[in-house]
Formats: sequence, structure tokens, C-alpha cells
Amino acid sequence: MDKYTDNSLSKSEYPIITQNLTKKFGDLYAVHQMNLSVGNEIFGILGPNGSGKTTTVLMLTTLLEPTDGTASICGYDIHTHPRQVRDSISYVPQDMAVDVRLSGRENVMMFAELYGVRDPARKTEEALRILELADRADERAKVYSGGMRRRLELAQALVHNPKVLFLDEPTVGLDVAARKKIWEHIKILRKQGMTIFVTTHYMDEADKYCDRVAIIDRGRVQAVDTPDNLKNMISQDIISVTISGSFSTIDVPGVRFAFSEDEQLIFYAEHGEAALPLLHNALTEAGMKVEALSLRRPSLDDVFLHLVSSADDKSPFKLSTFRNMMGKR
Ligand SMILES: Nc1ncnc2c1ncn2[C@@H]1O[C@H](COP(=O)(O)OP(=O)(O)OP(=O)(O)O)[C@@H](O)[C@H]1O
Repeated sequence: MDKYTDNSLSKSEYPIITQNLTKKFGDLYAVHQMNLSVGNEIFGILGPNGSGKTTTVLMLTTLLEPTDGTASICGYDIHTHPRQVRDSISYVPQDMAVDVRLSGRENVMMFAELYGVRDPARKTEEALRILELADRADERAKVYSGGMRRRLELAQALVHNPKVLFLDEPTVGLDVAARKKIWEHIKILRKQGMTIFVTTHYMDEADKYCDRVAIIDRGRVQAVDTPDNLKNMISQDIISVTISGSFSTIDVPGVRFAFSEDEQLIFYAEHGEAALPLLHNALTEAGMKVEALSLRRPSLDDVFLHLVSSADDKSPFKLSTFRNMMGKR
């Protein structure tokens, strides 16, 4: 049994199980021996660009053959029962396009007919209603906002009652309000019993909306847990300090320098509140002018940095590089 398995569920109760799932492109391991057990939950797979998220989803949706290992969806093996797997799932890729010349209703109806669902007109209306598009269903998708088009893609995906829904970066390119709305819909689908497997590089969204997340880096799973448990892995407070002048090493008991960005220094502290004045004094005594000092609890960003930097080489960490890598807004 791998360390991510939840003992309270028997094997058949996991809609998604991966066993040493691996994909190699030439010499590159895009996904390396992935072992996951996903229950009836919103499960986020988090990682920077190129970490293997899309490759994982493509294998689980039977669109890409693994190099090694396997997976099962709703008890069906992706190798031996791909047809049953496809009947159990829907997949909304990153760049799926609705047909902008058709109305919202026609777009959904087309999918209902493609899937061969019984009573396609009724299922279409139901999906449009769930995604709050019924009022605008007769308008051409061309006039829909980005958020509405994404909701239309979700409506298309729902029309054949999938048990498992795969979403690849569902909120990319949307504004704050549209992103929130998409996640609210995803939560409703989970409440109705659907398993949601979602890729994202937006740590804040994963933190807020996913029941559990797997953090992956260069194809390898670094950790899987609830966002709260992952954050608790860093049993330290985070202190950010803005200084003027160049930084020189200081020694404060229970405080460790983590990394810097521009003029901001990040420290990990065992007891943040007690450490604040000590750190301030130490920096001042060492000739630095402290412009600002703040204390916060760790975020998933910090967990990612912690995991990746401990798995990585020990070259100095640059937060700006990390933000670019994550495609941060
Ligand atoms: N068809 C392919 N041929 C060769 N290499 C590939 C192919 N598809 C993906 N890769 C490589 O595999 C690695 C994982 O890519 P993947 O698209 O799964 O990452 P990702 O985490 O989804 O990234 P993004 O967030 O940019 O979509 C990358 O290094 C990528 O260049």
C-alpha cells in the first residue's frame, strides 16, 4: 500500500487509481511512477509549467499510452477497458474551443448527440441550467464572455453524466469573478457526487477549493494531502522583511533565512511573534535599515518551495524565477 492510500476506503471505492504510472518522451520522464488514489473529491494536481500535469490527464483519459504502469477509472483499467473508461469520464482540456458560430444551446446539444445520450434535448437544458446559461442559451457563443465560454465547455462535458470529470487549468485566462464562479460550479458538481480531477498552477485556488492536492515537480509526486495538512508540514511562520542596503548573514536563534526577492527577504521562524523583534534588532545591528516587517502563516506556495528546494539542487533560490515558472499572475 502506498503512503497516499486512504485506509477508510476499499480499493473499488476510489474512482481514480494510478499505479506506477509513467510516461517517457525520449529520455525525459514527463510522469515518473505516479501512485495516486483519488476518492470522491476535488483533487488538484499542482505543479509548474512542464511538470507533467497535462500528460497525466491525457493518460488517465486514454488519449495517451503510458510507457509503464497503469491506472483505473471507476474500476476500469485504462489499457484493457478504454471504452468503459471513456464512458465514465468527461475531459475539458485547456484549449477546448466551443463553436462560436453556434448558440450555447446548439453547442451543448451537439455534444449530447455525439455522446448518444438518451433524451438529448432534456439533458442539454439541464446542463445549461446547472451552469447558469439557460437565459443566454439562444445567443451565439461568439458574444459570450471568457467565463461564459468556460461554463459552456463544462455544460458540454456534463451532458452525459460522467462519474469523473477531468479539468485542465479550468480558470486560466479568466478574471477574478469568473474564476470564482467556475470553482463554485465545480464544488456543486462534487456535492452531486462527481469526482473532479483538476490541474492548476494557481496555488491560491487549489488551497481554497481542492479537498486534496498532489504537488508534482518534473513528473514526480512530491506530496499529497489536504491543503491544511500540507501547510502544516511547514511548522514554521514566515517573516518577510524589506530592507534598504545589502543583506548580510545574521544569526537569530530559531530563525532561518529562506530566500530573497529584490529587496524582500524571507525567513522561516519557529515562533514568529517572538522572533520579530529579535530579527529586527539583528538586522539593524548588522547595518541594514528595516523598512517593513511582516509575519504570516505558510501558503501552498511556501509548501511547494519547501518541497521543490529540498528535492532540488542547492543553488540559491530566486522567487522571481519561481513566479515565472508557475505562470503567476
Ligand atoms: N508529445 C510530447 N513530446 C515530447 N515531449 C513532451 C510531449 N508532451 C509533453 N512533453 C514534455 O513533457 C513534460 C511535461 O509536459 P506537460 O504538458 O505534461 O506539463 P504540464 O505540467 O501540463 O505543463 P503546462 O502547465 O505548461 O501545461 C514537458 O517537459 C514537456 O515538454
